[in-house]
Amino acid sequence: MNDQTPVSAQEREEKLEGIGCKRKRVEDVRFTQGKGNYVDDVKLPGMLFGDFYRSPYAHARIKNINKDSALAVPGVVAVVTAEDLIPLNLHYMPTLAGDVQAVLAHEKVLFQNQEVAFIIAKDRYAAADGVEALEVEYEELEPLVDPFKSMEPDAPLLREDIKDKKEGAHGPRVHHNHIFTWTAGDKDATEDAFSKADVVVKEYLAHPRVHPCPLETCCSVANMDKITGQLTLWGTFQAPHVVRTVASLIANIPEHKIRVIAPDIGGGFGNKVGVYPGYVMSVVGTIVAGAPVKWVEDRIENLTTTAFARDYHITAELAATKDGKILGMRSHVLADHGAFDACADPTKFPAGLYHVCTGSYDIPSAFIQVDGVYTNKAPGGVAYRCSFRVTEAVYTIERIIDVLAQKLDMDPADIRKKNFVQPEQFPYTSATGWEYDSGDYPTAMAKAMDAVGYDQLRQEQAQKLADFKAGKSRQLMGIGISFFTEIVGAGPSKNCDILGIGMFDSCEIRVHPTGAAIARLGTKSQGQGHETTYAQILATETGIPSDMITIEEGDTDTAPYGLGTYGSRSTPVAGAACARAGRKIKQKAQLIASHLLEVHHDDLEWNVDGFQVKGNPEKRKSMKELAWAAYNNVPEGMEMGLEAVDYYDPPNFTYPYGAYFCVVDIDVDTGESKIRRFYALDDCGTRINPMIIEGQIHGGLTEAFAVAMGQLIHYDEYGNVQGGSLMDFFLPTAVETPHWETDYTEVPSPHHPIGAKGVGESPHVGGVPAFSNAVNDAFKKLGGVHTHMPHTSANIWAYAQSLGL
Ligand code: PCD
Ligand SMILES: [Cu+]
Repeated sequence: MNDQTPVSAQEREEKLEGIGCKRKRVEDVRFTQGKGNYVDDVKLPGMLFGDFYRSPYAHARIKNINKDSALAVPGVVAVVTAEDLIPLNLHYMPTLAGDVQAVLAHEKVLFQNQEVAFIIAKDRYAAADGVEALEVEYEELEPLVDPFKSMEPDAPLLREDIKDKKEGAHGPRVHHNHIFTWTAGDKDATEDAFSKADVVVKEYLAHPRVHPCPLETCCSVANMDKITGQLTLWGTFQAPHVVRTVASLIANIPEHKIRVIAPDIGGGFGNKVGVYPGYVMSVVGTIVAGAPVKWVEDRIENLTTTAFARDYHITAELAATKDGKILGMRSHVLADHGAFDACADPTKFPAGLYHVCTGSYDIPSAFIQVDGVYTNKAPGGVAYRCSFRVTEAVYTIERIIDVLAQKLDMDPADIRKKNFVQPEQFPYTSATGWEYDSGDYPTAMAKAMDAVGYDQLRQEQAQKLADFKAGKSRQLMGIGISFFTEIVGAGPSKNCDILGIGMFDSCEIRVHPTGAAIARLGTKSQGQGHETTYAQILATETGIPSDMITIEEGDTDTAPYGLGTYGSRSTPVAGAACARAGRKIKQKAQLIASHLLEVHHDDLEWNVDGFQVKGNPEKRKSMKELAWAAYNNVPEGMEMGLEAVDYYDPPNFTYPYGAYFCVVDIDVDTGESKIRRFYALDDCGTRINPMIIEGQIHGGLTEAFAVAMGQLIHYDEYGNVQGGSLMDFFLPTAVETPHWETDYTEVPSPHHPIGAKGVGESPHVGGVPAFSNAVNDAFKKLGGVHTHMPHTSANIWAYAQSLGL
């Protein structure tokens, strides 16, 4: 094996398509041709179909279930209810938050559309007919919809199953609808800061219930091979290994007898982190029916029963000096978790990472309290394109700092600059104990303000306002700023675990004799482009061109254990494992090179894609040659082959950040708004693939736009869920979506092997407050202080009316 054609280092470098290259997404070849392989594409011989009968009531006692009429439907094979699950001890399943959730409602239903019975039939239509035919008698109970009433003394008792439990997963329970009370920060120091401050602001900021609504709904196919005792479970899983472990624990099947496969996934956005009754019932179904069982949610089921996001009722307070230096922050949150606490957060943090809410500012003291309560609503509480409650945290600080600026009559950009954590303060420890790894906020802010022409925008706004006041126009203009700091890459196992499993991640790489390779990881792409970008990291590290490296994720029989993809953790954690596994390959290759070139390995140096003798670059061995030698000519005593595994437990989170500017025009008479301009500067450290990053930003901003301007899962006073279909739930298309301008700075993470930070969530986390601040900014000189999301035309119009405009 010889490298025939002499090529320059630069040409060889380009051929690698490594870190920093705008490499085209390799997965798109199949996606754009409709050749993806999704769960619903799994079709097995003799496969049956399951469908849920769901509760029409939000709160009711189940008096009787008559299976006969459903069983009489042609094609229906079985009807499973909680009574059938009790002997198997499967009528409740553990949630990620340390609660239990009913797999099928037992005695009571606790939210509308809750799973009551699972109908298994020969096809999807017969299953649906069986659902229609099932007869269930209820006795209606008083629904509890308003979380502010959850803990009133005479509030209805929701969870009869745990009514005597005084100790919850996160401390004592003080009321039958109380889940937890959790605090962070220093209460006394914060109170002290508030008592000494010149100014204090306080505002109630609601972050309404929304839903990630991925294109593909949740689904699974389970197949139990009775001969081998092997269970195979295909599903829409963002964390397949965790599903395997949980399945093993709850179904009491040895873990090696379970194979979990997450094939292509049509968007996750947090919706596919949790474990749902549908997954469990497909497994029960295959065991009961002795045939494979498929379960596929429809859109309404997805929006109304699988994990919602937010529903945080936030009170925020800032204390400051009269020239705008912030001294302290307080926040209280009432968290509506619905009927079961099925929140997806690291086990120790029932409110996720909400206590990062001091944001990008050097705030000396802070105190945070979150109370979680039950209501008659669907369970959940997932990230939805944000690292564990960080959207809520960033919304809190970015909105309240604007309120403070308004009270002090300061410019929102100035007050931010005045309070920034300064570059020389990194690593910076926040008042709630987070250690920010790196950043240069003033530089990012200056670049952004320059790019948008901030001062001119403010002048134009002043002119518009003058015209409005003079009665010459009915248009207002708002400028929204958000300078966010994210916390992603869960996480250091000292802080983060899921059900006791530390949140490390992994990469396993095997280099074949011809110098091609396969790498497998514990994460799972849902569209992010991991097949493209992990190969780029490995290419730079090993000198094997990206297009010679296959990336595989999602099959627990082949991939090393990992905690999955959410919270923008793949790059900070598995991406680091990739780099380190690549370095292990290189280390072994160096020893082989020293053997082949007959020089000491210290006399070798790495150059793009191979080792060369220091001072004599003509004498070199490429990685391709070294791979071949690994299978036939290794140094005495060395094992053959070229493989490496890395399990990476990060020393810290990474802290990407950004400066976002939004310009909105509002028609006061109709409440209609138009996002005229949106500029997003992101710093995610070392950029692996700038084109993928741009795509991530576009997607995340679009979701932020959706949340800020229109999305809402609303419940009426009876607990009927509204906004449960795409007729009502706002999913922006190309028609509504504004144009996005993207930009960047690049401050690498000091502790990540390649300096990369996550980026997928940033645009959402930073985007939501930028939109909301823009809308609020339009009204702040007309008596407005804060109006709640979603900023629909109707809401904006009503707000303008309330201000007498
Ligand atoms: N520096 C850097 C960073 C990053 N990157 C890229 O970018 C991406 C992303 O990343 P990240 O940030 O790390 O992240 P991940 O982990 O991978 O992912 C996750 C995210 O991701 C995002 N994005 C997306 N996309 C798509 N397409 N789809 C989807 O689904 C999704 N989702 C969303 C979400 S929501 Mo959660 O779950 O809520 O928590 S979280 C999330 C990838 O590909 C990577 O590689 C680069 O390049 N560079
Ligand atoms: Cu979140």
